[in-house]
Amino acid sequence: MEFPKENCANKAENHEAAGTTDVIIVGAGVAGAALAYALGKDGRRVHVIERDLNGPNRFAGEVLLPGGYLKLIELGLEDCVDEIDARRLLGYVLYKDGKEAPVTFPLEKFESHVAGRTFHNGRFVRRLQNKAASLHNVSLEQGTVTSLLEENGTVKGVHYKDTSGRVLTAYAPLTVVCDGCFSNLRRSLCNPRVDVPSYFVGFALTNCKLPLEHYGAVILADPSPLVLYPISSTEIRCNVDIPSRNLPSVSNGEMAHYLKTLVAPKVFPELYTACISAIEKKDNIRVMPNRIMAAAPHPIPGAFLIGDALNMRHALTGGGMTVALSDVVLLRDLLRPLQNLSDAPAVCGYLESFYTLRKPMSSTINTLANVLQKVFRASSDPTMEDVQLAFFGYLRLGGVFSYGVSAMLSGLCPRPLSLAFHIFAVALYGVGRLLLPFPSPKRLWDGVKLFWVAVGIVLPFIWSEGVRQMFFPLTVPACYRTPPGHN
Ligand SMILES: Cc1cc2nc3c(=O)[nH]c(=O)nc-3n(C[C@H](O)[C@H](O)[C@H](O)COP(=O)(O)OP(=O)(O)OC[C@H]3O[C@@H](n4cnc5c(N)ncnc54)[C@H](O)[C@@H]3O)c2cc1C
Repeated sequence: MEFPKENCANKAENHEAAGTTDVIIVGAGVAGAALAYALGKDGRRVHVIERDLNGPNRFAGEVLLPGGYLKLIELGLEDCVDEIDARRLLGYVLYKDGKEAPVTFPLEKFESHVAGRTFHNGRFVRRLQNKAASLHNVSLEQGTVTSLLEENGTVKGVHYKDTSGRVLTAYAPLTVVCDGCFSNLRRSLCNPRVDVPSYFVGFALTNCKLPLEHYGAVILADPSPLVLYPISSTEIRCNVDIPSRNLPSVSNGEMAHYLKTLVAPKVFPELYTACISAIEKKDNIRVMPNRIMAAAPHPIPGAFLIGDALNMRHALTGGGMTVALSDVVLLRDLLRPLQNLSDAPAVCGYLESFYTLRKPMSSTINTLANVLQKVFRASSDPTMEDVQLAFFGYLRLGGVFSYGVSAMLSGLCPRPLSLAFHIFAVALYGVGRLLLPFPSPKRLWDGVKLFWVAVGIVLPFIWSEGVRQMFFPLTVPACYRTPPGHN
């Protein structure tokens, strides 16, 4: 895929002078490329600086939830999932000890093309970048941003190195940093408290099929839960979630041994051979940390942070791109009434509402992902096993129970109150399950322990999201800020 030439590096020279760019975007991944297109469409002059325009070759960001697809539609980017051999995703089936719990995305109310999508991340990102670069007022340049240019407490632009190693400076009244999970620039714009509870170990299986077409599979296996989904018409991704402290080494072969002996036997029997071949294939095993970082911004006039640079959640539920695209829609909408971005302190104050307005989507997806990674992890603690069984049994009840969970999981119901309700209901269901058919003092005690453990899992994540912003956003004064110049 080629970018239109006039929109690439050769246009960069023009942007080195102040006053020719409205917005600099650092990073053209999912958030950066989508934002460039959205702002370009609104008539802004956008300069995107991306470290590597060859397209990412990684296994992160292969599942786009239906809620994320709806955001693509809002941005006019839905065709970016076309022509990349993407697969439709209608839900997941959870498997545990030979039993199944289907989780179907609630898509009845939508047109037939609305569904989740699975694909190669690199192909999707290239499509997004291509769309952005097709706009005459968006220039996409390959370069590495080394620092923000700050003068008197206001960010005026960035310093970056182009492909020939020249150090350049670009100026704009607003710089949006979207440099992803390994962000170097976030330090001055937020309080990055990163936790790495586990790693995803991924490999691609070929020439095989999952039991149910259009459904991913989550196998609650011991020692590691597995997530499988198609990434093209011929490949299935298998991701294994391994706690950080137990991560075997890839280089000395320990990982391949771990996968062959402990993981492959837990995959469906019909996929076993494909799984072993995939593990043995050279360079097919990839490892990435699952990072959790709550959004804790400290805004500086002239700069803004979105995407993984601002906020990360466990990858188990595949919600990162949905949150990023939702943030892009929100930021575009907030910026729309502003003709001029030059009053950086006023714009910065106004944009503070972003951090609360994003909470319905971000906190629902984040909390669910972070809680589920704990619940799905195999444990020798019987209470944790009871929590897992409670969640699995709750989904198997079907009806409003699994519907509610899948609505949140899919990004179609961004409601923290609904999340709190279902978490509470799972805990009650779990206690009820333990007490039946006849409560005994031991069963009662087990029920209390289950409730206590469930609360202990959930509360820290809700706390880190911010109780007030999550459940009482209307009490946050920043939500009522009007755009500068509008009374
Ligand atoms: C193992 C794993 C699996 C995941 N699976 C899923 C999934 O299935 N579904 C899902 O929705 N989410 C998933 N995620 C999360 C998802 O990948 C991210 O939420 C999403 O990519 C965030 O988009 P972003 O634009 O913020 O970052 P990225 O897409 O990572 O983009 C950042 C961009 O910035 C560029 N960049 C970095 N530094 C600089 C610099 N100094 N100068 C210029 N450019 C720079 C990079 O080259 C990159 O192109 C997963 C994450 C992990 C770790």
